Amino acid sequence: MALSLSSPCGLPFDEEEEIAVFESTAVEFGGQVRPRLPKISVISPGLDFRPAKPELKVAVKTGSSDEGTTEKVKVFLRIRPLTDTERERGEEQGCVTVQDEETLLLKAPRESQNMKTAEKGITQSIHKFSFSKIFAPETTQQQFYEGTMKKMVTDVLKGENRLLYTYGVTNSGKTYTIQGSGQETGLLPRALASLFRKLQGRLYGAMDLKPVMYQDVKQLDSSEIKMEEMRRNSLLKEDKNQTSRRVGTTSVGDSGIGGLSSTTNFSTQLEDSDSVWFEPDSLSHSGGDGLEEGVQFSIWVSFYEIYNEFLYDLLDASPSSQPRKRVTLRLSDDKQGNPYVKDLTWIQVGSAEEAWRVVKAGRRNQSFASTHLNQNSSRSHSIFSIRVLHLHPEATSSQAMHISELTVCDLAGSERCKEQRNGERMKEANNINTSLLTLGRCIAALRHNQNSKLRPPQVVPFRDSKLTRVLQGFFCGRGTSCMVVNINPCASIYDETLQALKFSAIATQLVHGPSTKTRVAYILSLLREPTANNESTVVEEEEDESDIEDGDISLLDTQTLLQTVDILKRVVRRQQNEKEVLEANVREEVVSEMMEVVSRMQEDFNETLETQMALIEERYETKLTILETHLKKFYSQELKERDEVIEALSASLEKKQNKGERVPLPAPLGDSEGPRRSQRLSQIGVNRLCSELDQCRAELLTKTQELTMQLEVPGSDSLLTNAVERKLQAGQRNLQQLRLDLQRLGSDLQSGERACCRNTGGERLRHTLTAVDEMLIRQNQILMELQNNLTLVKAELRRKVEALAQMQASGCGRPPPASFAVPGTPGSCTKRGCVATTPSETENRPPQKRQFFQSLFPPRKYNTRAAEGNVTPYSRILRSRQPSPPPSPVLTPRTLRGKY
Ligand SMILES: Nc1ncnc2c1ncn2[C@@H]1O[C@H](COP(=O)(O)OP(=O)(O)OP(=O)(O)O)[C@@H](O)[C@H]1O
Repeated sequence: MALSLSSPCGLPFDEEEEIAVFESTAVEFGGQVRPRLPKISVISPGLDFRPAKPELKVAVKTGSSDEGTTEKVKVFLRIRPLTDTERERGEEQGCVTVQDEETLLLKAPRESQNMKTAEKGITQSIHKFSFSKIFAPETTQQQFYEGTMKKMVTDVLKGENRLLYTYGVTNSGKTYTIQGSGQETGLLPRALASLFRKLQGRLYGAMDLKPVMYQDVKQLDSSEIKMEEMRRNSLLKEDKNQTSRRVGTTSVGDSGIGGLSSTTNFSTQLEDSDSVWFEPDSLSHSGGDGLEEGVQFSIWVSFYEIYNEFLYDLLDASPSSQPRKRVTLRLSDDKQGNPYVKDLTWIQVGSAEEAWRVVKAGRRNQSFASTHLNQNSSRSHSIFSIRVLHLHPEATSSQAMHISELTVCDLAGSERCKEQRNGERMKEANNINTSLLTLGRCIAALRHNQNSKLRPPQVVPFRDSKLTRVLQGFFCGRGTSCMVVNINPCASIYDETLQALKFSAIATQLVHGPSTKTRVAYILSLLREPTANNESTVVEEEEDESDIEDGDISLLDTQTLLQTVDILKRVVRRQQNEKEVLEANVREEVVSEMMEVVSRMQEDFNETLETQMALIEERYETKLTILETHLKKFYSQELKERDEVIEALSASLEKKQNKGERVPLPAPLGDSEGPRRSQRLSQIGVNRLCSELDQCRAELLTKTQELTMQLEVPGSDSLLTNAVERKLQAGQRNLQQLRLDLQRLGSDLQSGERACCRNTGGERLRHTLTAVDEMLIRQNQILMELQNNLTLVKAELRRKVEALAQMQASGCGRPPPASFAVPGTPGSCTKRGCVATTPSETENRPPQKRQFFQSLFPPRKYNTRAAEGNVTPYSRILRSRQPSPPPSPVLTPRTLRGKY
């Protein structure tokens, strides 16, 4: 995985919040730049700095010179000179320019990524950075020491805690700056020399007081003292042996993790510095300056590294020469929550030389490797600490001591992971970059909290990496820190250098964190609160408030501290209660709002449902209306057709009555493509009905003729009557059959209609079919009427027979009246020798006789009173369509009966 140098804010540098103030443009390296983007970005410690509230910006008192001032974190820049090889390679492209002591100008070389993005108008190609002080390539080690660390040593001897750490791209000169090379001794040996020079004659010789944990002191017994002496001697002896065996040899030791090789090359260089670090010019300060009278000092040193997020003790001297797996150290917190490295080796040193030998012994255990940029690259963060025990002459116990600390941290160089060919180097680079990223995030969060008190403070992620955890105290008021940024002016690593400078730009805007003294002020403010009990005035009574506020927390007595603890507990409880109430209120509000939303949703849903239902109802109403209209149309058409059929039937019947011929029924009406099934069925039924009617009528006519003939033959009355009776019975049976057929026809029609309307119809269709069935039933009734008429005919015939019998009995031998001949069948009488009747004769006959036969098949039977009594839709339609009845009185069976 390729990791670029990380932004301290956790964002790519180009995307993070710009803290720079943009100035005028420069042309020569610009390329295509967006007009709204200036080409120079200026990053300065003071330009965008908004001071925090005065009461929170606690002055860090670092001796008399710092008293009462707010001190910014010092960030120094050191530019290393280019080597001859680098010059030959063309690395010198003038991309790093020192404008003045505090201002640096970076110009992107043509091949750099920055120039490419600048050409696209995304970033600037020229960047300006400001630092506390810039040290040019020609700066000597002595000048650099005096400009940076010299004062720190003095501060530490006065009881302050100080941290100096170097940051930069690999091969930028960090280790060179701290430890030096050859004759050029670095900051650390110079600081050690200076320290011991100052403490000449003030050193505490015994080894019975040892620093432990965060900043505690342990009183050692004699056995422990012996152990400590043995450990120190073995370490120094080992260093001596190594020194005698050295000169160019390379020893390989197991790092305990990846079999990382440790070289002694650098130690070899350090050996060379033994003779020079006591040079008179490097010891410009005489001992004893500003030190408290009578105080003795005990100096202890520790050396450990953070490699791949594991802590290793570099002073854990192995008794055997065999490579062995290194033991990792654990980080712990003391009772106050201050982090410290558990079981770390602390060695008491009595001189600068001893201390230096300890450094060299530790260096032999450190993780180095050859990378493509640096043949002897530090692959870990190394932390060298000097603890100074200030022993007051009157002190009888360790409680009365004071401890100060000087820590020098040589951070591993940041670099692009993708450059690493080796998997182990890649892993190292990842871890290095991750811890540096965390350091950057911590610095950014500290800056945020210092600069913007109105915004909610951010949590400083000290616990996210081992490096930030061990350095946490220096950022939180237990001391002050100082950053040295090393850069390499080579054009090929311009992009990495730019990122490192942006990283440091954040640090330049930091002020030192509030010291522990503000805690005292806070505690006193708590005790002054009205909620505190009456004992809160104790502190004010006992001591002057301002004196205590400026003092250390240890100045407060146990009673006061316990009281403070009680107050703080109450505060915590109160805040918890407030939070719970707040949470309950929030929950209630959320629930009520949710309920409102739910009820509103329900209402909306109901409304939508009703609208939908109304719409659906309306749609179906419309459909039903359309269907009804269609059905009405359809059935009115159907009725019309039937009416026409019935009319045709009636006409044919009338014709038949008039002529005695069978007239073919009119063709069924329908569309050209053929009638529907229901139409066909009804048509067939009607045809059958008509044919049966015709048949019936024909039979009636035949029987009438026979009857007439029999009437003409005397003595055949009973025979005639019987024959008529039989024929009438046969006609009755036929009618019965006809009725059954009609019923069958009705059921056929019903089933046919159902089949037709299953998919299209509804209840209305069925109703309509029922209506049609009713109509058929009515037709059936009409047929029943016909049957009744036949019954009447039978009765009339009986009477007629009786009348004939009476006539015969009375001796009247007249031929039977012509009115007995069926109209339209003249041939029948001729055949039997009857006198042929002519139309004129027929007309001359009494109208009564002629009307009797007409009453059998009345051409306008619906005009009869009987028909009026049983009014059907058909009869009404027929009546309305037929011409007005003649004015002559309508004959009914009753009238007939009356007549005859
Ligand atoms: N100011 C300087 N003057 C002369 N030479 C220097 C200077 N700074 C660095 N060098 C040389 O540059 C090389 C790399 O330096 P150094 O090993 O200190 O880099 P580094 O930043 O510690 O690298 P890494 O992070 O990989 O450990 C060394 O050979 C060193 O001697």
